[in-house]
Amino acid sequence: MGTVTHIRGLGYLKVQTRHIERWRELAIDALGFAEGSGPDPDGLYLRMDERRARLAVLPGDADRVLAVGWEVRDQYALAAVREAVEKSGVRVRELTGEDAEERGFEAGIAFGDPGGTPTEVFFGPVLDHGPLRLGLDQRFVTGPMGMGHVVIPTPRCEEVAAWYAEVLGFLPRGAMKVGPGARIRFMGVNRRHHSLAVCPAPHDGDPGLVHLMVEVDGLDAVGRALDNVTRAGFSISSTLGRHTNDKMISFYVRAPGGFDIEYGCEGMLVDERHYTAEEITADSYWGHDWSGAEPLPAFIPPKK
Ligand SMILES: Cc1ccc(O)c(O)c1CC[C@@H]1C(=O)CC[C@]2(C)C(=O)CC[C@@H]12
Ligand SMILES: [Fe+2]
Repeated sequence: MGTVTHIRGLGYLKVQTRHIERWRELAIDALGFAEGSGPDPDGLYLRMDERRARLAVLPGDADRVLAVGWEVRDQYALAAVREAVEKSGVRVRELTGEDAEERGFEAGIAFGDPGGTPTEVFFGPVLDHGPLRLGLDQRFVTGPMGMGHVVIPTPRCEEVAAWYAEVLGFLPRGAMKVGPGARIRFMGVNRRHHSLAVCPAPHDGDPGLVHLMVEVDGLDAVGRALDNVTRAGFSISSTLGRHTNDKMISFYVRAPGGFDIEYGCEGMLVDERHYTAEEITADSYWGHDWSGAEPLPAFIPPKK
């Protein structure tokens, strides 16, 4: 059992889409991501910080997650993670030098988590020291907090969450009941309250994601982003609100392909010396009205 957390944070997210131009309008024009660089000339590579690309959006014939990239400290941590994952019975593929070059890191591994989410673990990200031209006069909160958080849907929530804790060493950071005996489980690896949440869902399959959260350094950027997405005709899944667990003020906007981007600020900093995992009974202190949301494909029951 992995009692040591080797994972340092969410490193990157790679998705595929049929609507890359609309993605560009959302990420660059409205949310203030900077254009990054990467191997596919038709790909949209998005910078948040000194990394070459935190979010990679590649053109394809379906909308789905291609990889959730978790970062470890170094080659020794990567070897330890690999051993733990293999011992858990999950088959691991070592990424080639070419794979690593394309992804912008020194080395990594790939595997499917027990819920089927395509997962990569890597170390040694390649930096881009060129000027970072973000669009909203904001900074993204990354560094030791990682890129943000992802929420993954699965019909086997308890099993998958236990696997992340026991094999990858994620720390339980509380839960919320979402049905009889069903809980969203929040999990962290650094001072960000959660880098991962595992959410009960009626089926696997596309797009394989509920949302990606990115955090900025102030409410003004969140407000400007909300103005921009509204003006550009994107669907607001949830209005502005403040969450009860990580204290973040955020809104949710539907990205092309059927998952949301949560855009927030003021996330709390966890102090592990004192933290205990609590159960919240409301998602928010105020706001976060989901009544206008288009249904999330992850939660639409499968057709019989
Ligand atoms: C409850 C909560 C606290 C902090 C977060 O960063 C966070 O994303 C959430 C969960 C939001 C969650 C969701 O993403 C999908 C739709 C959900 C399940 C709801 O319908 C209410 C809570 C929503
Ligand atoms: Fe979230």
